[in-house]
Amino acid sequence: MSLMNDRPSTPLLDQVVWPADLRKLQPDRLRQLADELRQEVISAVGVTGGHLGSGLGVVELTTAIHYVFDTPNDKLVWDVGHQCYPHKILTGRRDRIRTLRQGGGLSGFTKRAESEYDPFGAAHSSTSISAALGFAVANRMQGKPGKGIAVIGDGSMSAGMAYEAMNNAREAGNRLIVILNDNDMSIAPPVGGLSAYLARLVSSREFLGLRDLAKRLARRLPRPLHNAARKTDEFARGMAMGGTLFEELGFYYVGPIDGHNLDQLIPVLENVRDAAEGPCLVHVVTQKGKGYAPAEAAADKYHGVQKFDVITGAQAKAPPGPPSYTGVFAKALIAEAERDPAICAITAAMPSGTGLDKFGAAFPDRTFDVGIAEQHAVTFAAGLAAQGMRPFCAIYSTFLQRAYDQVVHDVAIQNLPVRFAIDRAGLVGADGSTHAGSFDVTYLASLPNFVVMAAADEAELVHMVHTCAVHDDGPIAVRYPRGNGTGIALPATPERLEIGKGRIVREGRQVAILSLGTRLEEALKAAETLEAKGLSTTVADLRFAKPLDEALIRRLLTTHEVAVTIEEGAVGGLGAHVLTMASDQGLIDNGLKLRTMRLPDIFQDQDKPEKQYADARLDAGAIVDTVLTALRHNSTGIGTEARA
Ligand SMILES: Cc1ncc(C[n+]2csc(CCOP(=O)(O)OP(=O)(O)O)c2C)c(N)n1
Ligand SMILES: CC(=O)[C@@H](O)[C@H](O)COP(=O)(O)O
Ligand SMILES: [Mg+2]
Repeated sequence: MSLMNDRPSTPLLDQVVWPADLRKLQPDRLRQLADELRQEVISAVGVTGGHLGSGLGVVELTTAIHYVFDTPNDKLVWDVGHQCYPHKILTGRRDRIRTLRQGGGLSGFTKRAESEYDPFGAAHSSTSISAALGFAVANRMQGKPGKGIAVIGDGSMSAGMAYEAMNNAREAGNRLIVILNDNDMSIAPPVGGLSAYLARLVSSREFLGLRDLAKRLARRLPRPLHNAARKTDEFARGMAMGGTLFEELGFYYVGPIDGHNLDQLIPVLENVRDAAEGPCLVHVVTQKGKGYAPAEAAADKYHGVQKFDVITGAQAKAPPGPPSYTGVFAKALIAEAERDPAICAITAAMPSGTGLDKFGAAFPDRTFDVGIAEQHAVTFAAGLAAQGMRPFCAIYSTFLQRAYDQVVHDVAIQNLPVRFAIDRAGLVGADGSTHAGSFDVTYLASLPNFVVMAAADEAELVHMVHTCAVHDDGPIAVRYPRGNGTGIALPATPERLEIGKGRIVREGRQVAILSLGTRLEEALKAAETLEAKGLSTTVADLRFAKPLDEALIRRLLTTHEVAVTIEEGAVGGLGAHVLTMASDQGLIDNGLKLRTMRLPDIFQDQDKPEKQYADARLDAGAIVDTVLTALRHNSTGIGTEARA
């Protein structure tokens, strides 16, 4: 079978478009089908890049679920959804699987709009049990058959929302089935007490004989499950410990069982499906990256990969370029921590993504990976700050959304000096709308006491990390984008920026572009074009979305004919604050042409950043158009519009 990135030959998989086709197969054919499915996933992701390790780990589980349950009537909800590629191939989307994460192609996560087999969208973790519970209870209330099935990983079980849902699960009785996919991995190795508990469940003290096990089961599980017990050796292993935590929450705990062994998965899932009582939690043990040697051998199990050669596993390398913003942040924070023992750092299960893996290597005792628990991360940081530490909470813009009340209630109202390092701010490309960092300026700059900065380039980021480090007067945030910097030289010595002060990068007279963050590069390109059209253009890097540099903004708005704000953020950010200030101070009473440029009020699909920027109309061309349109705009006032 050729694997050179073309479609491998898959005689059985070719017969399966939908789960109904799968269910026509004899059980003893499922092994071959799973093997072919795994090869198809490897082949497809070799072409598209994306999330590989987690999908490889659930090939058998996906096959078994669609074989046993009546999907789409039984609602299957994948947690995070990054492991959904095998699921998409088995649910009518194999023909498009090589369009994954590309504009107009398949989403890299589950998506309601894409298929009835995706009853619930995902991408942010730990939502699946709540959603599956919703489906289950709705079916019960409507007298309909149909289960809610949540497949949630061990990493995703570290978020509080999973326990909120399990606490409520009795509502659904036997209509709710939770499948815990335990591969002993998050993106990094999992952390915390839960991970230790699951490890104990899996590596039980002694291997009970099935006979003893069967007796134990008789006391614990609904009748139909007894048969499964006799069929699966792995039951014995788990029952030695019992899933006490889950049982105390009202679940029938079943497992742990081998999540790659279809001969065990099928009977257990059939019995759980037919159990008279519930809810049930089935604990399956899998291997992230299973069945692909380069993934199995990798420390991250090929969690997220670029396109790769499926024969060697070698990933496509981006051409060498400037350092990433993440790397510059980590290096700058290490320098701050060398100067100040109060500096510490917190990540919510994203050490490599935030660069805190590097910080942790330098300062292991001052680095905290709290698991997928952003709400806890923020309030933990607030506690650290209240007791005199200088915590940096490094959380992607999109994931910080999950901790908004903690930001308001525990940090802003108490005016605690938590530093927020907001990575992936702005558009992120292929992860699409669920991961775009569109809203952090909108949701932070509206909070009293907050200082909100945006780095225009990596040199500015170094200054802003230092400014955060030494700022003890309350909460402060610096946002910066995914990807590489501009290549500008990094400062040998970081400067402490004056809070609320922007800077003029280019002096002109007629047009003023007020830029926030990395759109500065496009603003300067636009200024060149405008200058060539005879329009003298000023470019300011405001640096702060809060507090605004009111003196600078007032000077620009009262001395230029057209002013344009630009930011890589949603409505309600910098532009809104400048408009509010201008309105409050009567700066728009005298015919000033003031326009704001921001992300469009839509959720953008997966795509490449450059296309997303063009679609968002946030590039130099769009700035020029906005200025010229404003200048052409008839300034005779409302009466004209009325007569037009
Ligand atoms: C709220 C939230 N925080 C962080 C992430 C980033 N993230 C994506 S997958 C993942 C690890 C998930 O681990 P697990 O649930 O065990 O799934 P596995 O990858 O092991 O299959 C993380 C931290 C996320 N998707 N959502
Ligand atoms: C599935 C998930 O949420 C993460 O894997 C995310 O895709 C990482 O994003 P970056 O690739 O920007 O680190
Ligand atoms: Mg896991």
